[in-house]
Amino acid sequence: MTQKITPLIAGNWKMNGDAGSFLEVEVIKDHLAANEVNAEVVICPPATLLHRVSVALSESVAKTGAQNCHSAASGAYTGDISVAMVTEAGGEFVIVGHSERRDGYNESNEDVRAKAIAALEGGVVPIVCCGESLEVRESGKAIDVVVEQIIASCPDFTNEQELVVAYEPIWAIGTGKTASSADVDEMHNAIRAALVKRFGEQGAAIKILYGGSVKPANAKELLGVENVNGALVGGASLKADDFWGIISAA
Ligand SMILES: O=C(CO)COP(=O)(O)O
Repeated sequence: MTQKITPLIAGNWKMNGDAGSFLEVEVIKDHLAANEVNAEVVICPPATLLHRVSVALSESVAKTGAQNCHSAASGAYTGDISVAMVTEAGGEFVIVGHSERRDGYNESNEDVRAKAIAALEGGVVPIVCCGESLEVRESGKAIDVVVEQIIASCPDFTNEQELVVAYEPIWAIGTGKTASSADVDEMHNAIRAALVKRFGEQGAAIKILYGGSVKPANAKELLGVENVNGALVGGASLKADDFWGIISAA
């Protein structure tokens, strides 16, 4: 069932970053130019910086993405951005269904699925996020809840399209706590099995990223777990040296 998948290391800057962040982007770009890496690299800055970061990385193997999009093509959606706007700004990926949006903006699995469909139709790779709260983890239902969430949030896609999944236990985000390798192994295997059941061969090739306090110090161990095909990195993606430490652990 397992096949060789090039890992994806994606940085989610969240609501962080300013003009000074370009120095960090330049450092990553230099590292990528000078070294061979065994990973696809994506930076997801805030929407206001997406175009500038895309331009800064235009000569680099690193790609960019947005942190969210609307499911509609255009219209009266104050404050939102469409997939076409992401593309125009140079973005090739979009994070959808991050727990900070599910919790903070009441985004449902249906909302996330609609955004992922819009992304796929617009030629952008959706990174569909899932993850359980501490309460759910302690209740022993984490696997059931996450599998249900991811299957309900992922739309069908063609062989020409790509869809990425990210498992981010909410209690590990920004807390310095990471799931144990055994828990990550169990969860990623369950997600893989569910994706294969739902999508067949396509499901075996979907990248499943782990996110939640990934740092240079724990990256090698986490990325070495079966069915962990990369990382979705928050805080550590803001500092080039830390982000590079994770990229080079892949
Ligand atoms: O939410 C995350 C990435 O999307 C993880 O954030 P941290 O790496 O800061 O825990």
